[in-house]
Amino acid sequence: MLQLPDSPPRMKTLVSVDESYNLCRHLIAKYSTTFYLSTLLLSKEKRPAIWAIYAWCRRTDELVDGPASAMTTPETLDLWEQQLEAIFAGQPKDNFDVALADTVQRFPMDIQPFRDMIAGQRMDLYRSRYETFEELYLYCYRVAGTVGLMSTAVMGLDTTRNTAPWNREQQPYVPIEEEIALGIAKQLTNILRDVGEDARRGRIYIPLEDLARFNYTEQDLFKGVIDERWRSLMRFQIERARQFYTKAERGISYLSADARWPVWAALTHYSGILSIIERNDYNAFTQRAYVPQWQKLRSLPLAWMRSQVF
Ligand SMILES: CC(C)=CCC/C(C)=C/CC/C(C)=C/CC/C(C)=C/[C@@H]1[C@@H](COP(=O)(O)OP(=O)(O)O)[C@]1(C)CC/C=C(\C)CC/C=C(\C)CCC=C(C)C
Ligand SMILES: [Mn+2]
Repeated sequence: MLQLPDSPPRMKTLVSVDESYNLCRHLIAKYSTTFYLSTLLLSKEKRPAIWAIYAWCRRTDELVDGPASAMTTPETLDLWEQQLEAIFAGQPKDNFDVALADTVQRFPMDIQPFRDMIAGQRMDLYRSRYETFEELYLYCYRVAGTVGLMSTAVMGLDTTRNTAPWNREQQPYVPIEEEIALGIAKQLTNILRDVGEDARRGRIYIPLEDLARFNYTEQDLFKGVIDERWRSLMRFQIERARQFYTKAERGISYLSADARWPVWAALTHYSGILSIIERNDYNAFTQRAYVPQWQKLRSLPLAWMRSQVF
């Protein structure tokens, strides 16, 4: 369902815009309760647009990560990029793209973050190690930081919060770094949560320079060794991810008022995964850290309060 269309796209009759948004809603609800729950806190106008962006991002990731990913080549991604250009030109090629074509028309946005995400997925085709954090950062920006840029185009900024009444000449502050930071934080969290799963596929996202710093080897990681070296390494990684969450928090008050609660809710849920990893004594090899549904729901009032105060 998530692969490229296999029949010539122009021969197909596509679904209506409403039906397409509905497909995107089903997709997000099926793949991510956390994201879906957060979007339900958004206004009725913005919500479906985020579903459309989610669907495109998820399908892009599935090309290199999903069940049929063995068939994905650089040429597949070239075709996917052409299909993206068509969306922005108002000529969607499949039933999911119809909604995104409508979204980019209603909420004008830059195509570059979408292209960057495809570039990030390309990295997964040929890389399975990152020497330095700088290299990993580029990957995280592409596959996740870009989501912040795409989503904020829909969520909008609070222009009154942005300009002081005595200085209307001043350009409003655009929290680009903070938008990106939330994606980076979430991706770093994913990497720590999925360390065992990735190792089983021969992948290591934790920078090798960090493994070396804590005297922990690739072989240790593949064997799932949990000792003081591993715990110190994980404490270091968790602290780094938390710094990105803190940076993201500083940007939320610049978003339009109706977007702050969903973003606080999402941020609280993702960062909660780090605490679960700690509670699991850093065993990310055989225990998958997840925030239970009741805990996600319980954190909503606190997220709401934060959205009113900060
Ligand atoms: C100022 C400020 C703080 C603004 C907020 C901006 C904002 C809304 C940022 C959202 C950032 C965010 C949540 C990014 C998602 C990053 C992510 C999960 C990337 C995943 C990549 C690959 O990872 P991996 O393969 O390890 O993961 P899986 O095991 O396969 O899951 C992605 C899968 C890339 C594709 C991304 C998505 C499918 C998520 C897209 C999400 C949205 C469009 C919803 C964002 C909206 C809200 C309300 C948070
Ligand atoms: Mn994935």
